[in-house]
Amino acid sequence: MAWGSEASARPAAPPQLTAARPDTTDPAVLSRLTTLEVLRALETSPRGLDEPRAQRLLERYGENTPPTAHPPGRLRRFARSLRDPFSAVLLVLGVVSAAVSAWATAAVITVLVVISCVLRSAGEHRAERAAAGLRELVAATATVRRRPAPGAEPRVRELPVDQLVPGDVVLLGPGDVVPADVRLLRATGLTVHQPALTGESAPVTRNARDTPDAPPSGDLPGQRHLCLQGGSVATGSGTGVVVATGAGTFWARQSRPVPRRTTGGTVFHQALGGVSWTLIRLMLCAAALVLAAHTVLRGPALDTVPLAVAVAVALTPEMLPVVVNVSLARGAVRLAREHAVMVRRLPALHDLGAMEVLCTDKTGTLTRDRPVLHSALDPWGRPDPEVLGWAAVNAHWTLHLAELPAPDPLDEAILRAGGPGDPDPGDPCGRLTGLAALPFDPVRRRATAVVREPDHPGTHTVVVKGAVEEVLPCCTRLRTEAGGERALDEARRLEVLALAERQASAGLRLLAVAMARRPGRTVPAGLTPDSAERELTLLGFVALRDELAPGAAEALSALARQGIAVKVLTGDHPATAARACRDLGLDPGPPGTVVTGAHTETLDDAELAELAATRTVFARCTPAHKARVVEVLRAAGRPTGFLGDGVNDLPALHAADVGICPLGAADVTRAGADVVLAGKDLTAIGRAVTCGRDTTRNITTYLRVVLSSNLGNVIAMMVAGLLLPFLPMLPLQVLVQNLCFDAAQLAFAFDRAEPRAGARDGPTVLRPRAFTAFVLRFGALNAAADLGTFAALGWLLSLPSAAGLDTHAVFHAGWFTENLLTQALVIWLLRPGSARRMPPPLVAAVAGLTAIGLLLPLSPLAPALGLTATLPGAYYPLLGVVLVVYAGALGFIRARYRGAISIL
Ligand SMILES: Nc1ncnc2c1ncn2[C@@H]1O[C@H](COP(=O)(O)OP(=O)(O)OP(=O)(O)O)[C@@H](O)[C@H]1O
Repeated sequence: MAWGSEASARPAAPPQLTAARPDTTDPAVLSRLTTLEVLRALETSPRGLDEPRAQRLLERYGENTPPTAHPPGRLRRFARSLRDPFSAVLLVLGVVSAAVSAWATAAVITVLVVISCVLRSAGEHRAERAAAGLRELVAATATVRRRPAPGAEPRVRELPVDQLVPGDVVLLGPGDVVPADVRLLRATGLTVHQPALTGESAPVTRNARDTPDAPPSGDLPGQRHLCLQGGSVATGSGTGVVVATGAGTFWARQSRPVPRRTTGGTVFHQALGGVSWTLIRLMLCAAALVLAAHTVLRGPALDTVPLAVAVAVALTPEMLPVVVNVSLARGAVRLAREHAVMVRRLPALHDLGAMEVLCTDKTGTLTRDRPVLHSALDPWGRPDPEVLGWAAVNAHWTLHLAELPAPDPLDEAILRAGGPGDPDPGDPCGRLTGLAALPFDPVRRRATAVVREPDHPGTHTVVVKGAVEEVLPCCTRLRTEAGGERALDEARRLEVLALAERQASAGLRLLAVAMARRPGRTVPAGLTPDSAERELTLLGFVALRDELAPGAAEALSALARQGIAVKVLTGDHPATAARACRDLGLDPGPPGTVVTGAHTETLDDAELAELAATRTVFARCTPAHKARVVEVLRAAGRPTGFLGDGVNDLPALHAADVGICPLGAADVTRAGADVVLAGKDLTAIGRAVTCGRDTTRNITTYLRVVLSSNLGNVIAMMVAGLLLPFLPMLPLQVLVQNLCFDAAQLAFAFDRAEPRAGARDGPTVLRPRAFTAFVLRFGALNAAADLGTFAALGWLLSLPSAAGLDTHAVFHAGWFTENLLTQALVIWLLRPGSARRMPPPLVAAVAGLTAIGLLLPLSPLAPALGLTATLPGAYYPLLGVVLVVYAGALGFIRARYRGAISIL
């Protein structure tokens, strides 16, 4: 079953649909069909498919796998890795070398680029495979109505989304991802987010239409009676029949990838971009400096160009993208295995480590979202069971008429308390009939049911419950103490609000309940909040208690110890939110400092940023308020995460640098989150942050080691280039040396973090400036070791015993050996943590560099590389002295900058 007209791309349509029945694979035809015709064509009914038939259909149509972008093939992946700035610069340098006929240099550069691209694309492939494996672990389910056997009663159950088939009847509720293309059979207050389909960020209304309006051809996302895959339910509920799955959906037909968060502006991308461009500028400056110096000293000469190019090449950390990818993928796999935390977007791991502020919602995250009834009160604060009865009427009929797939926890609690043993708590007297409902939504913060009471012929009764501040403005009257009614004047309104404040300060979640009887047995067509929720009589309140989530207090204090500021953004009452914070050990500030969503609307971005920097609790927030607070915190330069579980958290989740959701979050929230906590324990966030910081530290260590030794080499090369009449290192030697360095440095991706005793623990971001000073210092030291070696070699070559030796080859071999040995020392000594506890890959890297450095110039390969097999024997003791002095200096500087090393 499929949309679209391209017969070749469409899965085979079932013969019974194409022969006598209308062709429902054509959207233009389908849009003209009535609901009944669609059901007939699909041989289904609102009672759903029976399991045996569903199984047969699954075999015919295949799994309903969401249309992901096809993983790029090897060649595409390879070509993509060429777009990395380092590869691009190297390629330009290669072209320059070829242009001046420096063929060897051009060949060296080409080989370097190819090797780094192969390694990078292989690393990316592994990282993508790991990420795909993690994504599968959080795959969503759909709520479907099916019959166990033909003729049996339908049952509603959760089904993995990939098992859906055309003809299935699915139930949609707030937070659900639309699992396939669905024709609506019923809808109540249904609005759907489908920015990926239409580019519109605001939710669009959806309703069931028996005979749809003729739509403009092809504009399927614009048709109100369809919910298309790629969308998600914002509010309300609906029931619909699946009309297209898998490759047949409109989404798949458009060949668009699954919507993903825009990642362009996250901390990770900014940081990596910043580091890359700083390095590229450095490379180009170094090359220009070499050209300028040689031109001044020796006049313009084309043969300086290869040296300038070699200097730039020597500075390039070409393995940076590989190390970054492998480190992130390894961190993500470790988090999943050891702490049940799924990282769905790898760069989010860096952003977790960089996070300075974590905004979190309250209900369902810091609390269990399993409220239980505490009391039912009249507007004067006295117990009144009738208020609970009306709240239960509202809960029952909104759930029933809106056919929500999962009941709202507040409504469930009210219904549970409505009377155990009562067969129908929503209709305690067994007399009411539900007529219509406007389900709860987080912007209105109210839910409305319209019922008919047999004792009140000719009228319908509107029952509203919701947040006190939202219900009170809809009320013009209130129940009196004697059970009558009176006008709700301003003084009484303030008293009611004060009562609500007192209840909320005790940590209770308070809902106001109000009603009105209106003339007319039926509900006016087109029931809207404006027409229904007005001129009500306030009946009283129901108060509910929601337990704090286990581990929430520990999680918050662990985050505080890690230097992360926690802010609570909730739709709940300010006093309830403040009380929950206090109970969790989080200081909400002095009374009156809780900021309300309404107040944030009166502030411009700068004012809100100032407020957000100092305040901890933001209450009565709509989804848009939450997102704006996150945005201003980010705009103020503070990497910000958001932890939330509900559909009302989605905009904030998307606005944050890293979106986190706990176990049990709505499907759409899970789909939009970067990090999913698959275990019950909230303290896993702290561990995820630690893992993110460790990963960033590994990357930083790589950069520090690579840049210090590369810079040292470049300084030495420039000095030698000026002093010597020959090239200090041949292009082929640059290649071999770079290859050895690159292979050894990959080991940093496998480094493990060590406890940083006494070191300050705080957010870690890749910042070029943070290690520039470090790199300059250690780079200069490395250059000093090289120059010491040059001096030793110069002296040895001036001795009479050196007569007859190939001076160039001896010099090249001597420097080659020293370079590899100093690189091994740098890896060993500049890595944070104890040198004795190095993981095996790093030990192998150090050992490998040492072996190659010492043995290659003595091997049969040496002459081919322009190295000599006859280094004077006296060279080795001299080299030993240079290395001992170098190691001592490294150790000394390292001890002096221990803090800097362990932080970054
Ligand atoms: N089913 C419901 N019926 C009526 N009113 C409700 C219902 N659910 C919530 N409310 C009211 O709307 C308010 C806001 O709810 P919302 O779901 O936006 O946030 P929350 O669950 O209170 O908190 P958080 O944003 O931390 O998840 C609640 O505090 C409550 O007063």
